[in-house]
Amino acid sequence: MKNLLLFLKKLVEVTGRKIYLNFFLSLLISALEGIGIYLLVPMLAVIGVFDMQMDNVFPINYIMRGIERIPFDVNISFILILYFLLITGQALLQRYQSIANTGIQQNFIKKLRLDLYKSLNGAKWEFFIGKRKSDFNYILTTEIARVGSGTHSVIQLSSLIFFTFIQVMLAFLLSPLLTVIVLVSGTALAVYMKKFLKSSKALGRETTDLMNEYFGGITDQFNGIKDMKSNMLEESYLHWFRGKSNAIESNVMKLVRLSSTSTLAYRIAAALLIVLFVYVSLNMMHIANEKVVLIILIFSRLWPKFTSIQTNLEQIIAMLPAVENVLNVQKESEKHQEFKLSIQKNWNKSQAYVAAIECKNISYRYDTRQQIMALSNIDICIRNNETTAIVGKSGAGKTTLVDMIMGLLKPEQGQVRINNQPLNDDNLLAFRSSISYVSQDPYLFHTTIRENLLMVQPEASEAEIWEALSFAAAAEFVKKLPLGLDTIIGDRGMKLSGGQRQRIILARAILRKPSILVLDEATSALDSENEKKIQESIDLLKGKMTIIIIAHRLSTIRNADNVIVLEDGKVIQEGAYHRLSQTQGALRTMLNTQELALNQTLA
Ligand SMILES: Nc1ncnc2c1ncn2[C@@H]1O[C@H](COP(=O)(O)OP(=O)(O)OP(=O)(O)O)[C@@H](O)[C@H]1O
Repeated sequence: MKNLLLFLKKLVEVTGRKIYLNFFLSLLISALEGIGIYLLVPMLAVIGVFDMQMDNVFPINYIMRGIERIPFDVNISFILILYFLLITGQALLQRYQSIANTGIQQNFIKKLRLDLYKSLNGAKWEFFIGKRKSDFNYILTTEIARVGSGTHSVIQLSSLIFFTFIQVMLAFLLSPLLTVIVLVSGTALAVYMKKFLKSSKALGRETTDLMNEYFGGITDQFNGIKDMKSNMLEESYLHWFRGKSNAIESNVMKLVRLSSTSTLAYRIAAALLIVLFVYVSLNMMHIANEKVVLIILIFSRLWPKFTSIQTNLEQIIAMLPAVENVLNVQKESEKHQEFKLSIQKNWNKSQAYVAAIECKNISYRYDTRQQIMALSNIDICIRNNETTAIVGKSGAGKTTLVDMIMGLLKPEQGQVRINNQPLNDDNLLAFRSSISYVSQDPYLFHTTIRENLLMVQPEASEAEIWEALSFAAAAEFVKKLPLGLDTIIGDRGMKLSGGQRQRIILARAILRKPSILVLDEATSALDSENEKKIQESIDLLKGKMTIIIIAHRLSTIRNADNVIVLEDGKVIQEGAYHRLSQTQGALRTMLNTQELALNQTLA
C-alpha cells in the first residue's frame, strides 16, 4: 500500500496538469456516453418501440419536452444527427485521450528511468561493490517496463472509475432502489474477489524474483561464454536455462489463469444479476418497461467495466513489486551519492594541481561486521612527479590502497590528504580529474578504436591520438589493421588480443594528459618485447608526472623512486628500489623468488 501511494504521488508529481486534464477528459467522455444512452430512449419512443412514461425522470423529461416542440419528421433526423454527433465527439475525445495517456505514461517512465540512471551513475564505488551489475540492467529494462504497463493500468483505472461513477449516477436517477441493489451486489463481489488481488501480489513478487535470476544468469553466462565452451558446460547451462524458462512460463500461465478466472466470475455474476434484476423489476417491483430497458442498457455496459476495474487492479498489484524494486534501488543509490549536485557542477579545476598524496594511519574493512582488515594503519606519502610502486602478494591490499588514494573508497579510520588538505567532497572532483587509471580489468566499448580513445578526451587531435598510441607501443599494430583507427574492436575489445587491449587502454590513459598515472597490473598481459617498449615510454615520463604502479612482475618497477611492500593490508617495507633490492627484507625475498622461478623456466 505504501509503495502504491508513493508511486501515485510520484505519478502526479511528474505528470502534473496533464493527469488532471486526463481525469477531466475521462469525466467528459463518460458523461457523453451516458447522454448517448439516454438519447436511445427518445429515439426508441419516437420510433414507437414503446410509450414514454418518463415525465418525472430527470434529465429525460427535459430532453423529451425539447423534442416535443419539434415537428415529427424533424424529430427522428434530429435525434439521429444528435446521436451521431455525440458518439463521434466521444470517439474523437477518446482518440485524443488515448494518445495523451500514452504521452503521460511514456513521460513518467522516461523521468523514472532518468532519475534512476542518474542516481546510479552518481553513486559511490562502494555502493557497487558486492552488487550484481546485471540487477541494474534488469531494473533499468524489465522492471521499468513493468512499471510502465502498471502506469497504463493506473490511468485506465482512473478512467474506469469516472465512467462507473457517472453511469451509476445516471442509473440512480432512473431507479435508486435497483441501483442500490446492483451496487450492493457489486461490492459483495468485490469483497469476494479480494483474494484474487492477494494472489496477484504473490505472483508479481514471483515474477520479479524469477526475472531477476533469469537476467542475472544469462548475463553471467554470456560474459563467461568462453569458459562455458572450453569447459563443456553447455549442457548444464542449457539445463539451468530450461528450468528458468519453464518457471517463467508457469508464472505467466498462473497470472493469466488468475485474471481469466476473476473475469469469468464477474461475467457469471453479471448474467445472474441481470436475470434477477429483470425478474425483480418486472414481476415484483412493477417498474415501467422502458425504465428497465434503460437500466439494463446502463448496467450491461457498466458490468464489463467492473471486470476491467478488477483486471486493472490485479495488474497494478502485480506490478507493485517492480515499483518497490525500482524505488528501493533509487533510494539506496541516492543515499550513496558520491557528490552533491552543486559540487558536481561547480568544482574548481585550479585545485587539480596535486603536490603530494598522503595516507595518514588508514584502516579499511570491506565488511564492517567482520574482523578482517583489507588495510591496517597505512602511513605513506606519494610525492609529486615521483614513481611509486606498490607490491605484495595477491590479496595483500594493493588495489584497495589505490582505490583509497583515488577516493573511490573512504577510510574507516585515518585520512587521505591531498596537498595537506583532507580528501573530501570539495577537492575530490578536481583531484580525480588529474588522474588516469588503468585497471586490472580494463573496459573497452564495442565501437572503433578512435571512439574508445576519444571517450576520455573528445577534442584530441589525430596527432595526439597517434602520439598516445606510440607511447603505449600500439601505433604499429593499429596501423596494420585494415580500418586502422576505425576498426570496431568488438564486445569489451574482444577482437583484440589481451596485450593489444592493454596497450589501447594505456594509450587512452595517456591521451587524457594526466598529472597522476595509476597503473594496476597494466602490463601483465604483454610479451616481454612490448612490455619493454612500454617500460621505456613510462621511463620517459619519469619526473614529469606522478606514477603509481601496482606490479607483480618486479622487473617493471626497477626505476621506482619509492617501493611500498604490503602484506595482509599492512606496510611491511618502504624505500627506494635500489636500496630495498640490495638489503635483506621483503622485496629482496620477492625478487629472489621471481629470479629463481625465471631461472627454472629458462633451464
Ligand atoms: N569487493 C570486495 N569485497 C570484500 N572483500 C574484498 C573485496 N575486494 C577485495 N577484498 C579483500 O580485500 C583484500 C585485499 O584485496 P586487494 O584486491 O586489495 O588485493 P591485491 O593486493 O590488489 O590483490 P591482487 O594482487 O590479487 O589483485 C583481500 O583479502 C580481498 O579478499
